[in-house]
Amino acid sequence: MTFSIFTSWTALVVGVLALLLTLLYRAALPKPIPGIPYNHASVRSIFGDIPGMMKWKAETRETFTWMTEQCKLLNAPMVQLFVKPFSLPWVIVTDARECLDVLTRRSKEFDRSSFTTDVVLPILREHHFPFPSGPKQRAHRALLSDLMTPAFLNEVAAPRLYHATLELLQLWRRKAELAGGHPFAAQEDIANTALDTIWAASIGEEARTINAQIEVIAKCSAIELPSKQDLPVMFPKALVPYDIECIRAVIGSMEVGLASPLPGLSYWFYLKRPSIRRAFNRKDLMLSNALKDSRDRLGSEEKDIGNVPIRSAMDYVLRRELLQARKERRPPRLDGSHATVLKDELFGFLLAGHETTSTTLQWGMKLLTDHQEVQARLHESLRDAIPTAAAEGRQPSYVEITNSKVPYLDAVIEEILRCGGTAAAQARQCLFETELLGVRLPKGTNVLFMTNGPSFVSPPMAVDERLRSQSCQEAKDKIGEWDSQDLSEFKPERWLSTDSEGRVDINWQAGPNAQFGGGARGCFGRKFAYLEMRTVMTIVFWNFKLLPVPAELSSYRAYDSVAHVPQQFFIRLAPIQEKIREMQNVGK
Ligand code: HEM
Repeated sequence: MTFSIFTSWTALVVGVLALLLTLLYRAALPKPIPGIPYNHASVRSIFGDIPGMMKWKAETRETFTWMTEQCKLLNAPMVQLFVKPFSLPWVIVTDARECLDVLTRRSKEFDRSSFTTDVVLPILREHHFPFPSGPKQRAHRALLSDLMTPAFLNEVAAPRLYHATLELLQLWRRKAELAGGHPFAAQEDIANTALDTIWAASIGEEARTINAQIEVIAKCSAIELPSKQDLPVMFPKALVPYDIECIRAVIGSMEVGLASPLPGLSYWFYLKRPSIRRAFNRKDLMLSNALKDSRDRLGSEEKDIGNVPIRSAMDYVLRRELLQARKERRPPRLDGSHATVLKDELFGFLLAGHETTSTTLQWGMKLLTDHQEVQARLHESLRDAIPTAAAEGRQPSYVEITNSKVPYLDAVIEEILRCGGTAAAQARQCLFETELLGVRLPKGTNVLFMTNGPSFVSPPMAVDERLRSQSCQEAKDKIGEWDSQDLSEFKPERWLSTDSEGRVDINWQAGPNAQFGGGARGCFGRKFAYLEMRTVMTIVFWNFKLLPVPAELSSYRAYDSVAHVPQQFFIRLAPIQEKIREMQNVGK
């Protein structure tokens, strides 16, 4: 009898458990949004599309190309993917008009996505980028409001950018001499230039990463050259200062969140690693020191803060708070949580402004290496636009670079942005149930608008015009449409237009490009990015020809981190044989 009671209880418990597990399993199975194509095999497993995504990632190191690929496989401009257990599917859209419409005209329905927040918040903490739009996000963003003014860009950013670019020039001249026509890996040189620039612009001090490299190379009288001309040469590397290593480790952490279906959990483990904790602590200490230095220079009550020379973004942000405090007759808010916000905003500025421009420049130089005719025309256009520097055989000054009108350079930069695809996707989340391309999306759905596929860089997929939102239909003619015949080609001319008097100019509206996002949450640093790209491209293509490199060194594969970064970036430099005066004569 005892035995049979035990058996019935056991059976009951097992039955209830089995029922619960079945219910849990069913709850965990992907739930498609009606009306959006998906991979039917994926809804039969609680892991949904995760295995497919991980396999692609393991094979290619890329994530965003896999998303676009799903639209192509399902032959639809809008598909859904199941990449997060117990969550709504992600909706993937490959249509430029819908992308721009949502970013710029539908911000009341679509805001910063939880996809972005999950990946970015653990790294940037109090920076406004991962926050949903609202008073807190606006207050934090307002701290940076002086940083895209002509005063900051022309007086602080431009000279620092120019200085870092001339150091790159010096390094590459020496490398070109030593390399004897062999290609070499240049990823770090560009990343270092971008870091030196944004570091100096952010906190007013020099990171000196390029300078350290110049010193190492200066000690080499010769280096070992491989037997074949197409094999790359290896240069000795400068030791990376610990501070820079820490900054890189913090920025690199973002790859962990991006690669994981559960970023929160992955970060929880990753950020506990002693080396990573040390890197975050060191980064915080560096920013605290920079804040203190800035405060010491600007902060005295007696000083006329308005007249203290401003050296950096940190100075600008601080001065704004000091002036505000004075106006409101209160002490400046520079301690505790206020200091954390300031430091995180500055760090976000540094992070966002470093990896993205460095990546875009790398794509740019790769593309120009593979398009010698574009390089030649760019070189000529620069000389025509800055004739005095050309006639005097000197470098263009930063004032000449910022003030000259070079439509072909603008077109080249725009085309690099389009084809390089540094920002491979723009993410938004529905604030409430709403409609996209004729389908009701539940509140909270994450939508990723891909910029790396159909209608941006390959022929568009058909969309029934009637399914588009009213605002999208009304804006049909505001931006041109690319000719689908040559959409996959790198062709800067597509951005140029000629007026009735034969004058050529850049046409920013020639066709869609969404590399800086758009609307109220669009890229804050766009002007800085253009300034940096103009400066580096001008100096590099004024001084060098980038000769072709062998196919084995010029793959267009990437890895996805803060940006969509090329896996390979090799250059073969041929200095342009012209008498260019020594570098000390090239100031303002
Ligand atoms: C080629 C270079 C760059 C690219 C491709 C790029 C791209 C982007 C993109 C796609 C976004 C999100 C926009 C959206 O969701 O609509 C963004 C946001 C942002 N970017 Fe950039 N960016 C670049 C350079 C910079 C630079 C140089 C800075 C600063 C110096 C910067 C600072 C920011 C900030 C602060 C945000 C957050 C804006 C917000 O949430 O309100 N970016 N950027």
